[in-house]
Amino acid sequence: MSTDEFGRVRSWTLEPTKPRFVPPPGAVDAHCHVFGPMADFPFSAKAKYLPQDAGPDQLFALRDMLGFERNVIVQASCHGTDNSATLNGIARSNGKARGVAVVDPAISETELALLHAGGMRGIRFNFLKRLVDDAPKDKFLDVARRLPAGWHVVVYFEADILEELRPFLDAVPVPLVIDHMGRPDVSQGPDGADMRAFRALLDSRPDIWFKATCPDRLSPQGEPYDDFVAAVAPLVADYADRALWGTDWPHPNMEHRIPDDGGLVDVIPRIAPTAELQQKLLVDNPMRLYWAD
Ligand SMILES: O=C(O)/C=C(\CC(=O)C(=O)O)C(=O)O
Repeated sequence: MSTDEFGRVRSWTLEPTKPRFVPPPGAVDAHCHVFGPMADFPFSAKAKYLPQDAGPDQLFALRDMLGFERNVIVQASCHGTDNSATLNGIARSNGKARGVAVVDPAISETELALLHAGGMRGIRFNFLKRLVDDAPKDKFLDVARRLPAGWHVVVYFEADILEELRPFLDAVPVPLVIDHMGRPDVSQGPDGADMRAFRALLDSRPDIWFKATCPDRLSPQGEPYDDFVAAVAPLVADYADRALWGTDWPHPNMEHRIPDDGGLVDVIPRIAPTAELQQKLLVDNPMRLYWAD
């Protein structure tokens, strides 16, 4: 594990390989984060991990090396509800990044409008107990009702609480984007209980999107992620207009199994084997959600 003298952890490789797969022009990495830089954007006192700096310069260098053109920067839990590091990343992208914020549900309409002006297009509700202290559903619904026009809600949860979350998800009045497909057990295969439950969720509303992301987190087998590909490719084919893809760089909490970003990109043509599917996954779908205006 790579930890510096201040106990700060590095969860990403410094030597990602160049992928074989060449993304289509305009491809969007629709799930990534920035950490700090801490000197300018300190981490939250409630952060559950203390990462080394992974700022916009590193993110944009990786974007270019991997063959992508745009990023959607998702506020990571280590920055709590202070979105300045994410806003800084967006501001420095020359219009090539948009973001998803994490907010105190009591946020005012004026502050939400400022986030919109800074390039945010959604908010994230995180239900992972190892990442956040509480996830108040009633307050989440209150803020979801007050979002700027065109925004959506990103939800991060694990498969074992999907059924319990269904009434809450049903009540969210704007489009939903589900991080990492709600973390199914991909070793169950494409027809396993977790994928069936997730498909039932997708079938319940036409405006639920998902990120076909994180083979590194979800695959018990590890590289080359055959179990992930077998479980996820049918989902991308069947819900082609609702699938998004992202690197998840800098891979928070993955310091014990740091993925190769080039290897992650090379999973794309295995879950989206045709040029048409790749265009939707990497360009058309994220552009509809994040660059509609
Ligand atoms: O990067 C992700 O999507 C997943 C994370 C980190 C995270 O969500 C956060 O810190 O906000 C995880 O499973 O530890």
